[in-house]
Amino acid sequence: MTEDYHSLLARREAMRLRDRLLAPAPRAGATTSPSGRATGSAAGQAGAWDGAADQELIVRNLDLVTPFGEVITLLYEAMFERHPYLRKLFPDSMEFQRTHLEHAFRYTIENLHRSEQLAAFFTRLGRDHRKLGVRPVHYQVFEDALTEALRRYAGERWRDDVEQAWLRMLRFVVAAMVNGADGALAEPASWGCTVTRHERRRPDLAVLRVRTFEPYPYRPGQYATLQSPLLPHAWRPYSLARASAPDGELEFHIRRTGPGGLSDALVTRTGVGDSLRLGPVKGTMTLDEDPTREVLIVAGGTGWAPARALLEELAVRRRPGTGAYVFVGARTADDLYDAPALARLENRCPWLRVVPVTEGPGGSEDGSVVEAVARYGDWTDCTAYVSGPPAMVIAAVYRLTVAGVPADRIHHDPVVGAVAPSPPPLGWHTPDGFPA
Ligand SMILES: NC(=O)C1=CN([C@@H]2O[C@H](COP(=O)(O)OP(=O)(O)OC[C@H]3O[C@@H](n4cnc5c(N)ncnc54)[C@H](O)[C@@H]3O)[C@@H](O)[C@H]2O)C=CC1
Repeated sequence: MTEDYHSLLARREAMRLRDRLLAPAPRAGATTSPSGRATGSAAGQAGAWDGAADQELIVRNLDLVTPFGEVITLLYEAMFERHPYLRKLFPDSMEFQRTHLEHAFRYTIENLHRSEQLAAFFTRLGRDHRKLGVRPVHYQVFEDALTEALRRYAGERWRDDVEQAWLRMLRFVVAAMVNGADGALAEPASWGCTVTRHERRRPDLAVLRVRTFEPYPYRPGQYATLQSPLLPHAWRPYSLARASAPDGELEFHIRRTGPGGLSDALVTRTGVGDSLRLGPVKGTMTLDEDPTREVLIVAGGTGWAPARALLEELAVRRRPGTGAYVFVGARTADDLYDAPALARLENRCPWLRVVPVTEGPGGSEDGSVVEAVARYGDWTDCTAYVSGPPAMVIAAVYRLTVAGVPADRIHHDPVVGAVAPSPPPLGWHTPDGFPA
């Protein structure tokens, strides 16, 4: 009975929120809605919304609300003070959430003038957030808490026009997320799965196979977030390491990067028969529809996982006459944890050149995998795929860009928590991706 009452309330709140998001509001300027269409109903301030103008206003007044970390502290304080029950939806340590939200603020502000890109990103995020049990009513709670935090932090210097710009930005994002959640109603919010294999290849590294209860569609090169009952609120991204799963088994390569996190739990405290959950698939690091160019893959550590899936797919879809190079970086020769699979691929694929690079002796090349790629030759005509530790991804992308590979031919997953070289490539602050 109580549950019925609460779900009725939640539905009513959702309807109210939707009405508000879609209600016409007078404002002149650009007219892109979160669906990417130029319409008369932009998010939040439907009608017309000038993202570039709001970006200018927000950026000009950024000193009122930075460092964001302090605003975010106030935001969560306000939220949990008013709605204590929400606290249990978050992990004990809020560190990851806070960093994530800070990246989201930065990414959104940096891209306000590119509303279609922004809408596409938050539509995907809305689809993904279904796994967290986020309901439309929570967005209203978030808006109230953000408003309170901004006002409290800026104090007397706060201005109404700046607040309105922040709210229009937030409502645009929320409308995109609600669209994304609605559009994904036909698929599960998350997929249950069971661990079928757990191989400890290194003291800090495991290769896991899992079988989902329902089919899990994905493309080679993509990644998924995993969650374990050992750490109920921690969803972390891992790349899928097989091109396809004819036996229904997905593979993940997991390195324990520190104590207490999900990777630690998956490597050291998880075994065959354990249950995990998978979020919706993500990522755009996939092969072109018609891969006509040479392919360069730069993979470091467990970044080998998506590289392997891409190569397996390339073996099937490659156009005759084109080749591929894969540079696999590892700290030591023993850290080349999937060497037999590498050797098999190399033997089976005469068009593939494999270059292992270790920091110490043991690979074909010694030293930095990025330097090895740069030394090797001219990559300007290839399509590049880069995966691995964020600092390595950034260094490789930077090197390739400087060497003349067009940015739209360098594919990588979003990276979080590393410092970009100066000047940073566009769109560097991504709120959702592979953490350092
Ligand atoms: N799709 C992706 O991009 C994936 C990213 N990862 C990320 O990879 C990381 C785990 O990797 P580990 O196996 O611990 O890697 P690791 O620390 O063993 O390093 C692997 C390779 O990267 C190179 N490297 C590291 N930092 C570098 C830098 N600043 N410049 C140039 N080269 C550098 C190392 O020399 C080594 O060759 C995690 O951060 C994880 O999130 C993991 C899987 C997929």
